[in-house]
Amino acid sequence: MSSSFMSASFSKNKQKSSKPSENGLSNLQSFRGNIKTNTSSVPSSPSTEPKNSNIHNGMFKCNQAFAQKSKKLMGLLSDSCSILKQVRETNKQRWDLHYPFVSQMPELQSPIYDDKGLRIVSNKTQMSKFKQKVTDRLQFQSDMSTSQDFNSKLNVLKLDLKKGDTSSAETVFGDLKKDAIATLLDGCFANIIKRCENLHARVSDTSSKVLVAGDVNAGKSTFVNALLKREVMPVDQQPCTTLFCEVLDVQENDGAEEIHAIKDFTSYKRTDASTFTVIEWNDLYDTIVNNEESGEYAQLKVYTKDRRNAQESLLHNGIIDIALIDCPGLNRDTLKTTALFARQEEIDVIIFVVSAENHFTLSAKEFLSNASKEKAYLFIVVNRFDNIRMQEKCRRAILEQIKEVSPRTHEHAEDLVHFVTSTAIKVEKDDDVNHSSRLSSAIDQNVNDIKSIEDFARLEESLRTFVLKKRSKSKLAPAQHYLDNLVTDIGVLVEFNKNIAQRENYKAGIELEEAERTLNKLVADEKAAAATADEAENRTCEEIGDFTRRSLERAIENVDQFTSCEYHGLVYIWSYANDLRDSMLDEIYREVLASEENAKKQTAKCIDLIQDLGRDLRGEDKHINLDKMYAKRGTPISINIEISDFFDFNLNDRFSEELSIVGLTGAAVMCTATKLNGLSFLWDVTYFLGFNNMRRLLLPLVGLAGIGITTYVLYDTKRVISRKVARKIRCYLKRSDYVNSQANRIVRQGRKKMRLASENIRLRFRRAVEEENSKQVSHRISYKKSEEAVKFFEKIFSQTEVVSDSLEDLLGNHEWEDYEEIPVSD
Ligand SMILES: Nc1nc2c(ncn2[C@@H]2O[C@H](COP(=O)(O)OP(=O)(O)OP(=O)(O)O)[C@@H](O)[C@H]2O)c(=O)[nH]1
Repeated sequence: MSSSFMSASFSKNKQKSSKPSENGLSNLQSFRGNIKTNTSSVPSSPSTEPKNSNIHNGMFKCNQAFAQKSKKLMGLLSDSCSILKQVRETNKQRWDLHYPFVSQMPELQSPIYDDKGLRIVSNKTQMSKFKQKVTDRLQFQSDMSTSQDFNSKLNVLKLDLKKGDTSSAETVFGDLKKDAIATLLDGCFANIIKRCENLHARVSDTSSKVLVAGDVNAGKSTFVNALLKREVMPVDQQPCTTLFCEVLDVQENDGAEEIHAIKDFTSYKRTDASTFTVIEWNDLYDTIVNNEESGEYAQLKVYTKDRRNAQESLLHNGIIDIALIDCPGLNRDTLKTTALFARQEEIDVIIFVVSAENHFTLSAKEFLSNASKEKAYLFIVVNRFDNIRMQEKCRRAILEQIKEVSPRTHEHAEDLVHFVTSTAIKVEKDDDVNHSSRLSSAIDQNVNDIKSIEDFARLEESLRTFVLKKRSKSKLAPAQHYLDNLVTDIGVLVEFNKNIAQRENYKAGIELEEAERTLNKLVADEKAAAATADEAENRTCEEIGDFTRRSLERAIENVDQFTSCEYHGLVYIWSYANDLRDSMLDEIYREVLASEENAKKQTAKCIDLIQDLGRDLRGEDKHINLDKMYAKRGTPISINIEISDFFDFNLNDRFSEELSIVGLTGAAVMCTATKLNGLSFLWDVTYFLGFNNMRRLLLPLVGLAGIGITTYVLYDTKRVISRKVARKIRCYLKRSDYVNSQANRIVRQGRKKMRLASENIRLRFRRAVEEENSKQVSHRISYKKSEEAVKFFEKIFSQTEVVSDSLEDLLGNHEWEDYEEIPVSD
């Protein structure tokens, strides 16, 4: 804000002071008007002192506005923390978050998609303000050639890449896997949550911390005691304050006046006695002085009671509680520590005490110019003013110096620069009899003292007002500013991830449908393939069996027709019979072999057909070796040749032809005989030749017949053997069910091979179904996961939007700012 505006603000305020009841801003003037009353007499209660009451009312209003605002802010901080915790939890357990502008960079250019993954043209007029802000941020494209550029797109959610600013974004983020980004984000969330908790604690803390820094022996401790109207801090002509001493109200320690000496103030817990040592009041001076050498303690917390009434009390006055931190005097050694201390966010106001005699030392100037960069406004107390004779000259000289080190403080010098004599303020010592005796002694003081008391009272009033007003800026503004950035970042992060989740959901939906279709088809194919394979296998087995049976039966039936062996006469008849048997069996074996060959061909054909059913499946066809398919054929046929195989008494078979001739001949003879009158003819012949002649003739006839028969039998033996062996083989094969057993064997072997093929196909189908099933499961999981993620991000977005809207209201509500007079830059 410009200085002219600031001056206007102050002058405006002065005009308003005539109407104290209308504006709380009149506090300052009204307060000034009451200084005398306040310092020269026992303070009156608000009810008896209307002006004082107005002042208090103004401050009360200001405080009320602050309380309301801080309450809202704390609520928003808690809400933001809870939102962040939800997002963090999801990032950890369910959904690896994508970092905006980095993850899936090419998709950044792609538009936002609707539920079906279709591009939606954003209708900005229908968008909420927050949504529009987030969308604009997401769609904003800039040169993002370095990782720093990416990080700069977000205010708070910055990834700690530790790669420097100059690495190209592609290099940096290309190196990072998705889960690495999620891990970085998790760390980022942890820090932000911690920061929000700190801000919450800071906003909820109604007290303000005022750091009293300054040169060695400038009178800081004396000044602190003068503010407290009680001798709390030890005062010495020698430099004595060697550590930071924070003076707090006794209520901060449950009403117990105690001094806690702290070695490590980062781990200090008032309720944990192990984090501090209690120092006796009498030992305070020694502890402070000795600490310079021992360096045992880093800080003291002095819980003390402000015995004044509420309106006068500094530490605890019902509107604003102030904790004073007395710093070690500045020198080369302490400068850095004090500067660091002053930079802490908890420090609301810095009071710099400078000795009027010494003006600003080099250390002081260095400290002030740094502190003014951090805090913008500094409260400067020029102490030991009583030691200055040419006070106006000194005042001018010091103001000139202030102009150099803190120009904005100089602009408001009237309120922020005070020339005082801290020793003029009477302080209560523990051995004082009572409070009233000290106050009454003030009445007897000389004119100079009264002037100093007035100056000091003015300083006090300015300080209280400054702290009160500054508090809104120092406590609330950082939280508001941080929250504003945070909710926008969360919005961007959540919206970005929602878009990604939507796209993934859409993709997973399509993939799921596709997988379902593929799976259903595969299951149907599997069934059909199994049926086809079974059918082909059965049909082939039937064909093989039929073929084998037919072939063998034919072969067995005609076993004696197609076999021939060389007959070398009766002497070799036995060998002939054996050869003939072997030849016949070979003929049958040949048929068996032919059937096996046929079975192999049929089996191979069927295997091809079965394997062709899995042509679309992944994996190799199983190689089925048919070469050794019929390697084992079992026990060969064993038929022995016997003597009986040379004789055939079966006339039916043997003489079937001959008998018919004989029969016909006999019939003819009988016919003739009948015609010749039967046996009478034989009797007539016998009678004609004579019985003896007939008897002599019969023997040769019988001999002839025997020779004839023998000749015939010998002549027919070759055929007899053939018939007999063939019959024997047939009988044997029939008895042993040879045809069926061979057919079954051949079929069984073939089926075994075909079964291998069909089982392989079944297995490949099963695997394919399992694969599709697991694909489907994983698509379903990612569909569900992305669906849940979309819902979650939508929920988080609306929660963030609520916080953002509330924050907007809070930022837009300037009612409380009416109490602001000193513009403070952010
Ligand atoms: N005349 C005069 N003497 C003062 C004033 N304020 C402090 N002194 C004296 O200055 C000396 C140092 O005072 P301290 O309050 O101990 O100074 P300090 O800045 O706290 O000292 P260190 O913390 O040790 O740097 C004491 O003797 C005080 O009595 C003042 O306004 N006028």
